[in-house]
Amino acid sequence: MTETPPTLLWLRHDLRLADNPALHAAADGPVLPVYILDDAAAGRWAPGGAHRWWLHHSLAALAAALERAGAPLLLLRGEAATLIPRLAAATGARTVQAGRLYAPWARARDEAVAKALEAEGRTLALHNSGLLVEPERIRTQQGKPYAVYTPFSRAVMALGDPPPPIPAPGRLKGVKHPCQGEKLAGLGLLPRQPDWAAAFPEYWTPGEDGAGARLRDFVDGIAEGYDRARDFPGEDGTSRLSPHLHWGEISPRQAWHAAGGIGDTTARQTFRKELVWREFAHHVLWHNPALPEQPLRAEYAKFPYQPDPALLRAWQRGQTGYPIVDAGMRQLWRHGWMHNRVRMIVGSLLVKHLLQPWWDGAAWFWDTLVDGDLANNSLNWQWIAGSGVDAAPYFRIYNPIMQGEKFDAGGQYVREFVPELAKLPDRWLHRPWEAPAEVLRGAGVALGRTYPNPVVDHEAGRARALAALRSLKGVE
Ligand SMILES: Cc1cc2nc3c(=O)[nH]c(=O)nc-3n(C[C@H](O)[C@H](O)[C@H](O)COP(=O)(O)OP(=O)(O)OC[C@H]3O[C@@H](n4cnc5c(N)ncnc54)[C@H](O)[C@@H]3O)c2cc1C
Repeated sequence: MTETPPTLLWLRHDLRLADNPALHAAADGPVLPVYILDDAAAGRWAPGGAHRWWLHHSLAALAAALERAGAPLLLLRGEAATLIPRLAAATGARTVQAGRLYAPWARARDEAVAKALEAEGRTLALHNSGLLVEPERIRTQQGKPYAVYTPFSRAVMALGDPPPPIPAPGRLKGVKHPCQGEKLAGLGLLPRQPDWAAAFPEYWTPGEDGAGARLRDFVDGIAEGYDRARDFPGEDGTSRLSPHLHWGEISPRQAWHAAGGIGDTTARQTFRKELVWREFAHHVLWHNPALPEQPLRAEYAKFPYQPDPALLRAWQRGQTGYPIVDAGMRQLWRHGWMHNRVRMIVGSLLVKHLLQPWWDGAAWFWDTLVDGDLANNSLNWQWIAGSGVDAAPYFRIYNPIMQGEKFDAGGQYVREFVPELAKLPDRWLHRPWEAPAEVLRGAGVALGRTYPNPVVDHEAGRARALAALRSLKGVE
């Protein structure tokens, strides 16, 4: 330990040691790493329940890694806009190093922190630790932000490989903490009664090591055939890196470069393009801070949604009577995650067949996803609702029966998450209400009792959604 003033390393969504430019900038002298749980600044975008479970375990892993490296983590709770300048004053730190954040509330907070530090002759130094390309760096030929994914993606790809990841620093010079921090358990991030996250550890290993292991598994095996397999929710066909990327336990640069080891070139390219969707979401959020709250296409502000708490609850609980939808919603509850294809199907059913506002779906995802991410969640919900930039046209309405039959033809996914239908033959699995009575009886299914009838008839729901669209003037 040393008496020289340290650099503060304010960790936020970069909970890792490798390829962490803020840590790299802080590591050549004494360093004080700090994490602050600041729910007040985040307001309604404070981490949701599943998110908090992840954060608890990620902080535990980070604290252990920093301890081993020689610079123990200080955990605090409260308003960072006050605590960071206070901590800088208490330690004499001239500089606070941190990774950039893109959510509007975090931008406002960083501006306030920078101002307070500057008033004392100190500096907040922000680094790109979470994106391949910073949102201001690429523009259309007209000098505008991109609003369409394909040209954005082309522009990102044209930049070539991002810089190679920076290795984790060796031994760090830690300092004595100037105040007593919180104990991790004292932050109260874990669910208590009931412990709905009990099964999460079977599926997830939060932290930098867990992220690295998952990336290796993906690159060495799962990625082969990713281009095809990523559409089938019953297969382990995607990287499942989303929560690791969200908390910055791994950087997109690391994922990008590791993808160079994927032998199947189509798979490699497709995976990188998915990483670019994440970039696009952050680009759009940065240039449209209202993305989480307001339709980007103004004409959708008057969309005649029909909020109905009973319908919303049936959807949340996986009781809509559409097996692929119910499987997805139950996977979300059990794993804190849902397959991308199914996210699109459940989102479409909610917003179109059920005419429920997209922001109610986004709020439920926010609370239940371990990867809940303001940019990705908001962009994708607005994409489904037809109200975002480069969105799916509203009139393209997913048929939940055909989607199930196409992407879960063998029924593995539905049988895993909707066990009450497990004995139904494939032919009826995605349309149990059409099954003959003796087939239902043989499979132990009593519709309306062991499994619900559809909350809305597909054709009727579709027609109602299209009528709602027609009622909007100026929307094609
Ligand atoms: C309604 C809806 C809500 C969503 N909410 C979120 C969210 O809150 N957080 C989140 O990370 N993703 C969200 N997504 C995007 C996508 O479903 C997840 O990123 C993906 O399922 C994560 O699984 P994976 O890591 O195995 O993905 P992979 O297929 O392995 O993709 C690799 C990475 O690319 C990024 N990515 C892939 N698809 C998308 C996409 N459509 N948009 C943005 N980034 C993408 C993710 O970071 C992902 O980890 C949402 C999609 C929909 C349709």
